[in-house]
Amino acid sequence: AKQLPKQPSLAFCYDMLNQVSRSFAIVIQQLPEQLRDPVCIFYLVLRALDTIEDDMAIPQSTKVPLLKVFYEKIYDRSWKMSCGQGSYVRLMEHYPNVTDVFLGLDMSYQKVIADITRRMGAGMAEFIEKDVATVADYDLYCHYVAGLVGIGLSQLFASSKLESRQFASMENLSNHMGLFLQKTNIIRDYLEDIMEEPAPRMFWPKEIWGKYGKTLADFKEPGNKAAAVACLNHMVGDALRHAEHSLAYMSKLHDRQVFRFCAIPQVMAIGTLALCWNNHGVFTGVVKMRRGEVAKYMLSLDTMADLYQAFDHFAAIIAKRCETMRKPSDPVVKTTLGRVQHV
Ligand SMILES: O=C(O)CO[C@@H](C(=O)O)[C@@H](OCCCCCc1ccc2ccccc2c1)C(=O)NCCCCCc1ccc2ccccc2c1
Ligand SMILES: [Mg+2]
Ligand SMILES: [Mg+2]
Repeated sequence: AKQLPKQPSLAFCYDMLNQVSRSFAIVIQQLPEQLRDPVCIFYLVLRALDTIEDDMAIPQSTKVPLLKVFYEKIYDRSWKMSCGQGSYVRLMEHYPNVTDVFLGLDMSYQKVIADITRRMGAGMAEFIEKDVATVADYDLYCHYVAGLVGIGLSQLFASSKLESRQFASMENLSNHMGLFLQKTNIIRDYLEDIMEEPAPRMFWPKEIWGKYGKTLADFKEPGNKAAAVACLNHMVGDALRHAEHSLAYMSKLHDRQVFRFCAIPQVMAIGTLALCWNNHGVFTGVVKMRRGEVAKYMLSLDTMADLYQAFDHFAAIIAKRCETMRKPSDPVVKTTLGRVQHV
């Protein structure tokens, strides 16, 4: 469609979106007209909140209250902050552009974005002072930073009338959509996160890694290769728990563009998990799907049949590797893969 001249603040928002996140920028810009701006702003508001959470130079005494009150700052046209790294610095220093567009959105969209921002900020604050120890902590942290995004997106879909009003109260399945993506990131980013200066923040739960080593950093040592990979496979098996619920969520969508917006990141995630499975490369470098493979999925993902085919393809890769490992693979993976393959 012909790009109408945008107001400067809206142009800034799309420019920022494309700078800070290639993958989400592509799928957000493919959304139907009435959802594109609200979801773009939803992304930028939460990315600003996450930039505060991630910035280890901000003292906890400042960070905790700010995370909790940020949902009010998003209405304050003068609010901005010097923090973050890379292109996030520009987002934070020119934040009033985001506020300008946010305040121009339909009230129902503003309400969803503010409510999720409040819940996410409170959840992030809760985990500034405590570590992720149990799998329950792990699921709760991922609920706060990603499950709530899925919940908010479902509410935006319902408000736009592009999807049925059942999406306004589909917290459980929406949550699984977010956990699948966030857990994939946490698994893939092991090395990048553990090398973080000055202090790494790790989210792998001790309830899992404690079965394979004394410290999480042990897995970087070449001598601990077998333990590292066994722990990795357990983490991937835990993430795969969410796959069937993501499929159930997406089978309820009706709008083709909304479906693609949801399905593409999910296919990227199961593809990444397949790549990570039994792959010691996770502990020595960055594991990324090949662009050719990504492009193939970006193009041909229109129906549930396409989605089942993509999930089956990657689930079969993992299942086959389970067999070649000829070890009694983690029962979770087998049953989940079995379900995913026969859903
Ligand atoms: O700093 C970084 O670059 C990575 O930060 C990670 C972290 O700090 O843990 C971490 O930050 C999480 C807190 C901020 C969430 C920001 C966000 C992300 C994607 C969106 C997509 C659409 C709309 C709004 C969105 C908001 C991060 O970006 N993890 C990537 C996975 C997050 C997935 C969120 C999500 C959940 C459900 C979805 C359902 C359908 C489509 C997209 C979905 C996207
Ligand atoms: Mg982050
Ligand atoms: Mg974060």
